[in-house]
Amino acid sequence: MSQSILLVVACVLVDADRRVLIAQRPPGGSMGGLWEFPGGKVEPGETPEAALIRELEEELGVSTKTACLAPLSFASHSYEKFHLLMPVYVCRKWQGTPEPREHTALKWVRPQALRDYPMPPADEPLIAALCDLL
Ligand SMILES: Nc1nc2c([nH]c(=O)n2[C@H]2C[C@H](O)[C@@H](COP(=O)(O)OP(=O)(O)OP(=O)(O)O)O2)c(=O)[nH]1
Repeated sequence: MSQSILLVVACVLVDADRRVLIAQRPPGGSMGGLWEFPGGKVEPGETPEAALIRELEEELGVSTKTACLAPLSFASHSYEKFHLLMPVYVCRKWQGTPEPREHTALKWVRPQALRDYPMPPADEPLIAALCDLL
């Protein structure tokens, strides 16, 4: 069966203590309650970087720029309704303090502690890459 590819971009914000920011999806919706990296769908005509900068502003109220986004890895995972292709960036420099504008909660965690938080299945292979990097 053919599946359409959904392009979603995500960001790992890393603080001075090498902790990473995760955000809890609201209950009830798809993957409700799971912890994810901030980000969202790339809109038609948008670059991944522009989409990420927009999403970080909308979701967290922080601003950053393309030069502060470093490619880390990507996720490629078949869900029932679509195939997710998700470039993942690392960002260490931004302005503002993240606040949960669209999520239930935010949490700064050490990469090794990510395994204690239920994440979407697409994200699981990313944890090892983060533990290696940080
Ligand atoms: N932002 C983000 N999305 C992720 C991650 N892992 C993962 O599987 N996803 C999936 C969840 C969603 O299906 C999709 C992101 O779409 P979205 O957040 O813009 O949209 P949504 O499903 O919450 O809501 P909707 O606008 O489709 O109603 O990517 C992740 O780490 N971060």
